[in-house]
Amino acid sequence: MAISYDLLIIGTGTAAMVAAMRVRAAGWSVAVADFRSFGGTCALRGCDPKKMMIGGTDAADHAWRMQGHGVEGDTHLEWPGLLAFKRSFTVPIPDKHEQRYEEKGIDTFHGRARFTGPNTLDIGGTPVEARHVLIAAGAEPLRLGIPGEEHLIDNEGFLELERLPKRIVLVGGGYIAAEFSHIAARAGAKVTIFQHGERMLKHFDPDLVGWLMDKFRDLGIDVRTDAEVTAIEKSGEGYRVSAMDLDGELTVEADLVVHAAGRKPALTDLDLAAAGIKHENGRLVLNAHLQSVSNPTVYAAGDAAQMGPPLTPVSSHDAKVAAANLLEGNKQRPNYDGVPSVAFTIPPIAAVGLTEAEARDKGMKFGMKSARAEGWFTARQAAEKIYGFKVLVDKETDLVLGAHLVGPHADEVINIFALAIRHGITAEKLKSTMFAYPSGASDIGSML
Ligand SMILES: Cc1cc2nc3c(=O)[nH]c(=O)nc-3n(C[C@H](O)[C@H](O)[C@H](O)COP(=O)(O)OP(=O)(O)OC[C@H]3O[C@@H](n4cnc5c(N)ncnc54)[C@H](O)[C@@H]3O)c2cc1C
Ligand SMILES: NC(=O)c1ccc[n+]([C@@H]2O[C@H](COP(=O)([O-])OP(=O)(O)OC[C@H]3O[C@@H](n4cnc5c(N)ncnc54)[C@H](O)[C@@H]3O)[C@@H](O)[C@H]2O)c1
Repeated sequence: MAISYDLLIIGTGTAAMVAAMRVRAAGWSVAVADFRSFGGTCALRGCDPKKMMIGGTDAADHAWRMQGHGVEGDTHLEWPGLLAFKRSFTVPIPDKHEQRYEEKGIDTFHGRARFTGPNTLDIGGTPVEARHVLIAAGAEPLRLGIPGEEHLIDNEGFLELERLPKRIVLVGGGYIAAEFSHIAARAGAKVTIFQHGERMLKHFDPDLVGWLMDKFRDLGIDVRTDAEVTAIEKSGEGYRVSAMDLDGELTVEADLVVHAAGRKPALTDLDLAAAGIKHENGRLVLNAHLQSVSNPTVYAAGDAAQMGPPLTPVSSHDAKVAAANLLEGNKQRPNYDGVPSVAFTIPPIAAVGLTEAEARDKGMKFGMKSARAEGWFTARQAAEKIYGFKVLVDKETDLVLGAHLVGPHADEVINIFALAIRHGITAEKLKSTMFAYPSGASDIGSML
């Protein structure tokens, strides 16, 4: 006899936790399942552990930048210490999460969930049936289909390295490559990035990325663009990475090769066909309410749904929408307006709303202010050479269409632009706001 629930959630990450708590609070019987330790990508293998390691790296970088300005002496990064600091946050997470589920009367399953029928599943050998299923299974690294792919480690492996290897190759040049290279290079590794696009960080403004590339050069990070990795072979104690760039084939020797080439919804093991759940090109086919178009008992949220950008606040937003639709019928649709995004390089780069190219493609009439601003006080007081912005404002409505920032406090100031975009606050109103001085936000008036 299968155990029966009102809602079974596949996953225990951000989307799962938010949805489970809301649906349980309404009195439904709820269970969650995960084959990994409970807590999901953000808390255990993504945002938070990465930011714990950025914390120490940023502190050292600040001390280095301030050399000769009253801060003297040797500061260097010790990898084991960075790792221990990270673990002080991550290690307690699974137990804490299990406890939170238990306190709320949410059942927990450890095992891989697989559909066996429209609303029946097998979870590591245990049969379960549910009136509804929420797929909150997150994302997994894209298969690259190259010889030697099995030698790659992923974000989870990188964030658990006991020792930092001397020579690291990152395959791909997006968020993960940018953030991991900024940590590893400062901790003493020689880093090479192979990016098959013409530039790094394609989710961010090209001009600002160009300014940030000065920092990659200063750190000695070898960024090869228009370069596609074609093979990884074992070579002695390390690896030989082959790539094709515009000049032909090249090889680099490395002690570690890291997957930073994108992620896709983690659907492979779910046996979607057994439940009649339609999917196309690796993505679930969902309606505007995050519900499967072919199996109405099933909803999805977060990275597994990938209706919005694969970021933590989106997972949380999706979960609220899916939970409301489960409880009250399909009334809510996700709203992805003004989702800010930050790559936590040092300094960070941030974006929200439309890019300049998107605004032009849409034929919008907009005013744009953009400058490198390393002479501004915000950069000077942090002894930081990289600071700049690009802000787009609609000429007719005076609404902010997009904001792009790089430099000190970009990760915080972008949230004020996100607020303006999501809630329709005009540029004039932003300009007339008194922001605490001197702070990153106090530059906003001059960016508009
Ligand atoms: C290195 C890295 C850094 C990141 N940094 C940021 C950041 O700074 N800011 C930001 O906003 N976003 C960041 N992200 C993205 C963010 O982590 C994700 O968008 C978010 O965690 C997704 O949450 P989720 O609940 O949708 O899925 P997840 O948190 O991935 O949870 C899915 C869970 O489902 C489980 N699962 C999968 N398949 C099955 C199955 N068949 N049976 C049982 N369990 C299953 C998985 O084990 C996993 O625990 C980062 C991602 C990475 C990889
Ligand atoms: N700060 C954050 O918010 C943050 C940080 C890390 C990850 N994430 C999330 O995780 C996801 C995955 O991150 P990511 O950095 O792996 O993906 P990404 O999409 O940011 O970048 C991957 C890059 O790899 C390139 N690429 C793909 N295959 C390649 C190959 N064979 N050779 C060379 N280059 C190749 C792609 O052109 C792309 O630009 C992101 O989309 C993001 O949503 C977010």
